[in-house]
Amino acid sequence: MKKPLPNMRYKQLSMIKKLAILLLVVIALFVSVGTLLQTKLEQTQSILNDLTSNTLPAMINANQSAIKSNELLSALESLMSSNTPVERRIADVEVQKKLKETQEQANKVSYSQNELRLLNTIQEEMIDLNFFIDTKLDLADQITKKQNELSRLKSNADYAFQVNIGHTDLDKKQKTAWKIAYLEVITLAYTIEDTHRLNDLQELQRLIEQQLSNIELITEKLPPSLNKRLAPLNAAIRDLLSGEKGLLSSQERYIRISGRTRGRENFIQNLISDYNKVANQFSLNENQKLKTKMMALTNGMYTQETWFVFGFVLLAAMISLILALYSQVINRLSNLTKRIHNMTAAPILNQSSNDEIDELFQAFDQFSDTINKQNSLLETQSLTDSLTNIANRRAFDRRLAYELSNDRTIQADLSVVLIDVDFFKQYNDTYGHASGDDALQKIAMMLSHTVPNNNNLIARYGGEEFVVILPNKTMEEANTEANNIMNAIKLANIKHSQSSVSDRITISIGIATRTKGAITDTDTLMKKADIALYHSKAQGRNQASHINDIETDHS
Ligand SMILES: Nc1nc2c(ncn2[C@@H]2O[C@H](COP(=O)(O)OP(=O)(O)OP(=O)(O)O)[C@@H](O)[C@H]2O)c(=O)[nH]1
Repeated sequence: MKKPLPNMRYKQLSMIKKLAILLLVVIALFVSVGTLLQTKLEQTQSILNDLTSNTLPAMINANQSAIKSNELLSALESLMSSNTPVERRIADVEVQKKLKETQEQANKVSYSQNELRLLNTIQEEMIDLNFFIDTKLDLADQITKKQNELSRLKSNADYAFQVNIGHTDLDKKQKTAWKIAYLEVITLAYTIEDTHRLNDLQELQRLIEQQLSNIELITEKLPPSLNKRLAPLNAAIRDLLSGEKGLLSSQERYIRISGRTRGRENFIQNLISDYNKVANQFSLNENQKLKTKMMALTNGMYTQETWFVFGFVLLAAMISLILALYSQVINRLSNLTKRIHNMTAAPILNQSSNDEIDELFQAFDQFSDTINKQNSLLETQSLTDSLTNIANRRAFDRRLAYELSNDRTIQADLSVVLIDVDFFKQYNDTYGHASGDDALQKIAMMLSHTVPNNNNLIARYGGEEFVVILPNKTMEEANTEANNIMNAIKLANIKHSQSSVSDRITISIGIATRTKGAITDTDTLMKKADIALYHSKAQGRNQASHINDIETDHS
């Protein structure tokens, strides 16, 4: 059954829709993935820019700031441990230098005002600290000098003790007591320098005072000459030890200034430590920020990589899909092309997709069907005689050539029966050409009815001549068939008043047989049949002759 042609608009739309949807999906997916990748790249770029222009410099500056504050702390410790004014000055230059560097570095870091004020305070406090250290060193120098003075007084005392003044034992005893007391004072005085607590110093001062009074009491009891000699020594040691600018007073001031210096040092040290902590915290924060941004950057890179792989897989899938579609279209078109080339009516498996190609297939099927029918009709027409509607000369030639050349048919006898209407010219002349045609049609019909249909072929050989091919028929069988034909024409009883042999139409027949296994061609066989026919004519018409009989007679 003919398949109806599909609805054109619907089918075209289906194909266009398919392609359009595929194209739209491809474009949409690529735009999406592209935009996403672009966004991710921009984000990465932005993080990188931020890293290089902000985070990294901030982190470096914070680190540098922390380092500078550490250096400042070290320089302060050097200053604190300086023992001479020269050392103090050198250390101070270093502290000032580090302080300046720390301040410069601090300006590069986004510290709060507190931290900047902290540095200013340190600078101000440094002025006082330097003064305290200078004072302390100066006092230390004075104490050293007074210690030296003590040694000199001790020598003077030794010398005065040697002088031979005082003759009595009592005098000598008193003099010895004075020396012992004097030496004890000096011994006590030597411990002043090592006394660093005010309480201890006050205790020491009390002892020294006590001892000084004791010396003075001893001295008063000495003879005037001796008293006169030793009294200046007593005054000198009192002055050196407990005078307004004496050793005890210097040591006391030294202890006090040392305490203040230490306090100021600690204060400054704490300020710098505070600043140092802030700087270190800033540095840590900046490091943390860097770490976080690096993590974001790495994650961004991973995401980009994932999207890139996804995009690539998508691209491959899309290309595969397009290729599959393309190959399907090409295959189907290729099938159609083969079919057109072969012009075969055999159906080719068509994967129905209800699209334009399917439509093309169906159109081609109809076209092919029509062409095949027309060809079949033309073929039939080209092999049929239009007047008698039996096989024509062409069909006869083709069939006989086939029968004579076929390996199978060659294994049996084959006979041809050539038939010619007697005095047909006269028939035409008598009854008219149309009647002649009618007669020919009647003769053809009689032949068809007489000769069995199986394998035999009845054809119009030309004009008023007919021919019958009798495959598998021996000479005798052919002769029998010829007689049957003659009887049939006789029975047809077609009136022919001008025939010399009968008042009815008669026929003459020539028969030829190709015996089994013999090789012959159509011309040779038909020539023999023609000779036999001529023989029948010559012998008076209205008879059948077999070529073999004629040849036998002649021989
Ligand atoms: N009506 C008609 N006549 C035809 C047709 N074909 C051939 N003829 C006629 O057949 C006649 C054949 O005449 P001839 O060849 O002389 O043979 P004949 O008159 O039959 O005489 P013999 O064969 O000797 O008996 C011619 O007059 C042709 O015009 C046809 O298709 N229709």
